[in-house]
Amino acid sequence: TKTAVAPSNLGAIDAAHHLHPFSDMKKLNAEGTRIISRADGVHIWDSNGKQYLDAFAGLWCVNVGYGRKSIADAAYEQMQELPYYNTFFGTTTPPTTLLAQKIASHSGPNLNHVFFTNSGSEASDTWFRMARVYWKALGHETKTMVIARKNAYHGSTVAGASLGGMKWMHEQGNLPIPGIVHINQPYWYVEGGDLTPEEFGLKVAKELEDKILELGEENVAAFVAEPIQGAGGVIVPPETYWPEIKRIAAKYKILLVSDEVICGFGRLGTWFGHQHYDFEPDLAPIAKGLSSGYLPIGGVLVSERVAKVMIEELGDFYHGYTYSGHPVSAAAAIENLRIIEEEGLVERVRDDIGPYLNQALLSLTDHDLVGEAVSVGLMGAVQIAADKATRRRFSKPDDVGTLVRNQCVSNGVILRASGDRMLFSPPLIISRGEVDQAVDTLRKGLDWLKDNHKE
Ligand SMILES: Cc1ncc(COP(=O)(O)O)c(CNc2cccc(C(=O)O)c2)c1O
Repeated sequence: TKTAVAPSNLGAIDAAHHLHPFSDMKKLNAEGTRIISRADGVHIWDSNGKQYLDAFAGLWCVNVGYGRKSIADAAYEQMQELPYYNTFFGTTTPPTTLLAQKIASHSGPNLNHVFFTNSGSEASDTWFRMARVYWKALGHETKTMVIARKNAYHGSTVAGASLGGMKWMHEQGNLPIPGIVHINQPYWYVEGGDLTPEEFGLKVAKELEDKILELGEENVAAFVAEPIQGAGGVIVPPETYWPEIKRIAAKYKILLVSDEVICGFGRLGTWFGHQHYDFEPDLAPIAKGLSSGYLPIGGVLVSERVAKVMIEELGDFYHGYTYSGHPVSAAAAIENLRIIEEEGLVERVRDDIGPYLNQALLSLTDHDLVGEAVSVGLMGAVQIAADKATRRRFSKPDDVGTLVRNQCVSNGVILRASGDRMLFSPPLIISRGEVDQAVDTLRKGLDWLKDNHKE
């Protein structure tokens, strides 16, 4: 394969012209940016030719792995045929409509309609407005408040960042916007205290009911949650959590929103994360694995309950994007989903490689610095502990996570650190041997931390 030739001074050019997301640019320009120039399967290569096992699938998204020529061909064919047309003013394009049908074949029969966006953040803003519009169309225009969770991540648009529960994001831009409140997250390891996980799961889920009663059911539009919080640290909820959320959501007239941007498209061993946790949402943002990151595309899955009102009662929904349902992105996404179907990747995650990752991560719990290891499907986390007996953390969680991540990267494995949790989210095609390589490399990183970081 052709290796894109990066000029030797690309780093300097990058420093001169490119502002990166979520980056301390002064630090980055001092350290220099790593130029990733090629990828295939589960591997990426930087411009120095160094190979990495990408155990994070880009940003949780390259579900089918890199180098899928059939996706490139599908995009190429479509781009030659029809490079762009919009879905406003009564038009659609074949790939857009056929993609909606293919998604619905896995998310239906309840989530049977799709509204397309370019990203997960735009999907957050889309369902946020849909929820309010839905209740107003039914005559409940005071139902505008949305309940979300601390340490959740729902994107970087104004509503997305406000729905997210990361206070350091809120401080940039005077967020959250009014109308959004946050309840606690089901992070037993750090916030569970002396409760068992089961007791804690019930307690923290019940906060939803308390919050609805505090705000007044007549004022609440929706509750949003990721089946498993991703960027927040792969916070796998206790078994008791989702059944209790499901009970509360059924008891009160609020919309239940499942953020499937990470948990969708096979990540948990089901097509969507809500299917793993056996609940039916009214709205569900999607992105990432929809196209495996080959082209930007996102959307919102809309339940019959909401779609019926939007179709029968609403009239115009004054919302949408120039590229909503972009035909080339849609064509790539169709081929991506076909690969997932044809290769049985969802079932592979559920029955083979997901359980394999789980036992591999659990084998780390014998390490002095590992407080817990959790995973569902191919979404996992290893919690670093300063003292595992008391669950005491190192004083600077972000620093230890970064130190261990840097060790892993220099040993050829890309992992994500979220605070002091080391996160796995590899392509769904990763082999058992590659899982072993990633876990062994993490173990080496933890050994290094033990020898070099005393507290
Ligand atoms: C649950 C969830 N919802 C919405 C978004 C926003 O999607 P877009 O980025 O396409 O607008 C996300 C995105 N998640 C995301 C994006 C970038 C980096 C990281 C990280 O964990 O470092 C995570 C996400 O994880």
